Amino acid sequence: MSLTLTGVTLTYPDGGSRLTALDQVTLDVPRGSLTAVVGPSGSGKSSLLAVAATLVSPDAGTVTVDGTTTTGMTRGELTDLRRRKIGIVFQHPSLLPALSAREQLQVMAWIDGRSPARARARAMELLDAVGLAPEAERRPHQLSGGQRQRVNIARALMNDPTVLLVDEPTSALDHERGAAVVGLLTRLTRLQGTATVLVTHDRGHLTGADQIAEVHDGRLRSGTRRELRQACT
Ligand SMILES: Nc1ncnc2c1ncn2[C@@H]1O[C@H](COP(=O)(O)OP(=O)(O)OP(=O)(O)O)[C@@H](O)[C@H]1O
Repeated sequence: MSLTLTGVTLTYPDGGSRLTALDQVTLDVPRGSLTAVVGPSGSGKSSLLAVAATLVSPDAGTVTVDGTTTTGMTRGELTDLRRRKIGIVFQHPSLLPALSAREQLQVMAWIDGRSPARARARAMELLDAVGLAPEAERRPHQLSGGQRQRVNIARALMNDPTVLLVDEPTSALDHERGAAVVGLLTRLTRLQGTATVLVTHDRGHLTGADQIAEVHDGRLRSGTRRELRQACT
């Protein structure tokens, strides 16, 4: 297993009491597989992603990333773990306007202290993997919304993460472009061997998922598509 949440409970302050956003959530995401997280607005999907990303510490339960349990780690250790092991794709691509697609990726390696030549080669390899090699020298305003999201995904893979966390990558795209981005994520998951978690509102995007996790009021029900269909009938 590459990403494991065990009995994770997360609460937020809510007036004088606490609101339970995640309630005893247990989830295993093996490498090379994609888990889609679905559920109504406010059910806890973003909270689940934030805990998996080690950006928020749970009140109870454990998060294990590539064999390392994060409980008790200092902020510095968590930052280091995130840099080495976790790729995060946010809903809206936050690309730097002045940089080309290639440079957006290389910045990640520069932060990590990698050699410029290796970083450039890896950036081109990933842009090729997301079908954007011909657009490598274009800046964000010269790319379509779907292309920008693909740069965003390629950038998250620059540090060869074992865990890839993706939050609603298709919300700004029409169904067809959204489906293309999800198809790409599925392929990259297999190719790069990442343990991928994809939060999505669009149930039409679930076809490539190995596992579907349904969140309702902070509780999780997970299974394969067939298991969930049977449980719902
Ligand atoms: N920082 C916070 N402080 C207090 N309550 C919060 C905070 N973040 C989220 N919540 C609450 O926790 C619950 C789960 O929120 P979360 O954002 O995880 O849901 P979601 O499924 O991602 O929703 P959406 O699909 O609308 O993005 C909601 O009731 C929300 O109001």
